[in-house]
Amino acid sequence: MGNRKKTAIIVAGGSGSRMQSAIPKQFMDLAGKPVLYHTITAFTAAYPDMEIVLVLPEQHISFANNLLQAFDTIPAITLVKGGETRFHSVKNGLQQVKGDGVVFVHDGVRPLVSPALVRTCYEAAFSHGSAIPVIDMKDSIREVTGEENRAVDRGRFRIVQTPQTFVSSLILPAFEQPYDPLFTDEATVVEHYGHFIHLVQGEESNLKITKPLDLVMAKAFLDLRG
Ligand SMILES: Nc1ccn([C@@H]2O[C@H](COP(=O)(O)OP(=O)(O)OP(=O)(O)O)[C@@H](O)[C@H]2O)c(=O)n1
Ligand SMILES: C[C@](O)(CO)[C@H](O)COP(=O)(O)O
Repeated sequence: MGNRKKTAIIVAGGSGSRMQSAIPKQFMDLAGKPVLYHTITAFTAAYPDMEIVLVLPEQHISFANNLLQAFDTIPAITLVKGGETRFHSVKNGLQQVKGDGVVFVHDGVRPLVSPALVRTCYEAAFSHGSAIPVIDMKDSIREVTGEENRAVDRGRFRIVQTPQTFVSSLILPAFEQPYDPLFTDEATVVEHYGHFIHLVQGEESNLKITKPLDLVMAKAFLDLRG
C-alpha cells in the first residue's frame, strides 16, 4: 500500500454537556491518563509518521499542557481552536492540511479505537477515496413520527463511527460548502458534495464517551485489555 502523508484531525472542541462533568469529558481521567491521551496514542501507534491536529475548545486550550505531560515522548501536535459546531471544528482543523494525503477525522472521545482500525481506514481510503467505519445494530428499532410509530428492518441500517477517512482532494473542497445542520459527520458533508461513501467494518469497542456510563464501560474495557 502506498505511503501518503497522513493527518489525523482529533476533534475535541465540544463542551460535553451530556456528560455533566466539571471538566470536559475529553480531559477526564481514563485508567490513569486523560481520555485524549488514549485517542492520540492509537493514531501514533498505527503510523509513526502520523501528523496530529488537535482541536480544543478555545477556553480550554490551557488544558493541553496537562495533556502533553501524560506522554513519555511528546508527539508533535498542532493545536487548533474549536468552532461553534463539530463541522466548524473540523473545518478549522482542515486548514492545517497542506497538499495531497489521507485525512482522518476522529472524535477525541473515542479513545478505544484500535491502531488496526486506523490502518484499515487508511488502506481503504487510499483505494476508494473514503472509508467510514460502521457496525451492525443489535437492538430492534422503530421509526417515530409524531404520535405514530412503526417497526423498521434494522438490517438496512448501520451505526456510524470514526475515524472518517478521506483523501485530501475529496474532503478539502467538500468542507467549502456552506454549513447545513444535517452535517452530523464528515460522511454527510462529502456525500452532499456528490461523492460515494465507502464503508468498512468498525469495532464494537470503539465507543463514543457521551454519558457517564460510557466512561465506566471504557475503563472496564481497558482493564480487560490489561
Ligand atoms: N463544537 C464542537 C462540538 C463537538 N466537537 C467534538 O466532536 C466529538 C463528538 O461530539 P460529542 O460527543 O457530541 O461531544 P460534545 O459536543 O462535547 O458533547 P455534548 O453534545 O454532550 O455537549 C467530541 O470529541 C467533541 O469534542 C468539536 O470538536 N467541536
Ligand atoms: C461523528 C459521530 O461520532 C458518528 O457517529 C457522531 O455523528 C457524532 O455525534 P455527536 O452528536 O456530535 O456526538
